[in-house]
Amino acid sequence: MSFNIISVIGLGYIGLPTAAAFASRQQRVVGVDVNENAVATINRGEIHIVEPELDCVVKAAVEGGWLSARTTPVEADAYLIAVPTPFKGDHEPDMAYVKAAAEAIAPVLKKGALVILESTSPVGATEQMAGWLAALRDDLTFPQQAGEAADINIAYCPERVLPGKVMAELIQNDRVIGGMTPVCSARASELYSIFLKGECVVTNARTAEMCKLTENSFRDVNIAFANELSLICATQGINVWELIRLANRHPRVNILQPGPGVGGHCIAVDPWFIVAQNPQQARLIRTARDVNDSKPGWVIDRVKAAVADCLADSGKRAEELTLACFGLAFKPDIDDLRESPSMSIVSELAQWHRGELLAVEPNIHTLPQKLQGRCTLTDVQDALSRADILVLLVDHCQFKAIDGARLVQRYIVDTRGVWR
Ligand SMILES: NC(=O)c1ccc[n+]([C@@H]2O[C@H](COP(=O)([O-])OP(=O)(O)OC[C@H]3O[C@@H](n4cnc5c(N)ncnc54)[C@H](O)[C@@H]3O)[C@@H](O)[C@H]2O)c1
Ligand SMILES: CC(=O)N[C@@H]1[C@@H](OP(=O)(O)OP(=O)(O)OC[C@H]2O[C@@H](n3ccc(=O)[nH]c3=O)[C@H](O)[C@@H]2O)O[C@H](CO)[C@@H](O)[C@@H]1O
Repeated sequence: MSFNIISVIGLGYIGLPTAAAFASRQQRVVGVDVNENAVATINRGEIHIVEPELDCVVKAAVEGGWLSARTTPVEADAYLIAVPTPFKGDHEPDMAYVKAAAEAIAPVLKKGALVILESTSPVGATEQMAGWLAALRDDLTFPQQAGEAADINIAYCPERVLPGKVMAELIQNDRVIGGMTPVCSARASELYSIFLKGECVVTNARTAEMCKLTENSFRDVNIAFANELSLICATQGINVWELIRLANRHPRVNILQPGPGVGGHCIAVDPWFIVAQNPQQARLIRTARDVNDSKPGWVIDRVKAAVADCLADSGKRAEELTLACFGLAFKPDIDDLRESPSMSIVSELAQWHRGELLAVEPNIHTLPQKLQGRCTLTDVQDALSRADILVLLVDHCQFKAIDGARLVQRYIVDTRGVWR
């Protein structure tokens, strides 16, 4: 049975590329988002986020009549929910957006529909979502009670695309399919095979939920190892990037890179979902979070030390020193500032520094509100010519391309090891 209408709920960094991928295969896609501005932008064939190649695919999909956006759900054959799942309070998963999305689609659910949760979620979330839907539609049967014969099929299918490479990875990555029943998995696999070149790997919903959290926790733990090495190396007077390069010559060693901390919507968040559900067992995962979360504070201390050195050498007053921070995004060559360690470092420096503070971020046009009036957004050349101290926070291509001659005899704090 084919899918006449596919509806994607939540048109952000995950939902919009997914909606566009289906639409590019001549599937009728109705995207739903509570953000009216996002809906209007998409309906003009434009995009409200930065992701390479997404703009052309969305433009073609909208102009071809395959993709449209709206603020309220419609009757569809398949729903994919890709709304935020942040944490709240003491790092507890916040499922309020998923609940709101489920409540929004419940009235328009029809017999035979497939509901897929794509949002990164704690173990048990899919069963919980099925419960929310069932509570609102007692005229339909759901997999929890009716098993294979349910009116509605439900699956958890996590997304694992890398921001910056979403359009390629969306198609090529293998996809974990966690149906609440084998029929649910088969139906979800059928849906993704519309655009997927990778394999659909079938499991149950709870394993699929844990699989997503495991992938990001694995990366977080490995980055924490690199970050811990950077602290040890600083104490021992060893260049950590050279050390890692050498150690990685071992055939079974592959250490990741230290940085100013771990940011983004995922790796700094998802491991907490495991910790919240398993506080006794998840000791290493929790420690990795603590190591990575403490790295911005360590970077700030390095900047303060560089300022002290510069003051002592130059004889200038603190008010006369200009500090330039290169990069606000959470990783290279994207515009996403969410959970960015660079943002928290620059915010704190803005409070502490008495002289001028410059921020260079080639991927944005205006400073986020939090920094407005507290620092000046400028370009690479201006920052290089005016700043006394250079702080490299993100390895954007523009920063890697800076002529080494312009960095000689400067006060530099390089958190990414690209100006060595
Ligand atoms: N961004 C990534 O790299 C990535 C990768 C894998 C998984 N994920 C997961 O995917 C999910 C979505 O992440 P994202 O980065 O796309 O978030 P996002 O914030 O970019 O997009 C979410 C969208 O959902 C909309 N929304 C919120 N509540 C809604 C509702 N009730 N109905 C309709 N729309 C609603 C928001 O307005 C927003 O446009 C999260 O669970 C995230 O952890 C993200
Ligand atoms: C397992 C995995 O790969 N998951 C990916 C991840 O995507 P991401 O974009 O969030 O991931 P990263 O690129 O790792 O960046 C995170 C932060 O870690 C810093 N970092 C990175 C490498 C390093 O060696 N040293 C560092 O310091 C970097 O600067 C940044 O702040 O989560 C998505 C959502 O779930 C997944 O879909 C996607 O597959």
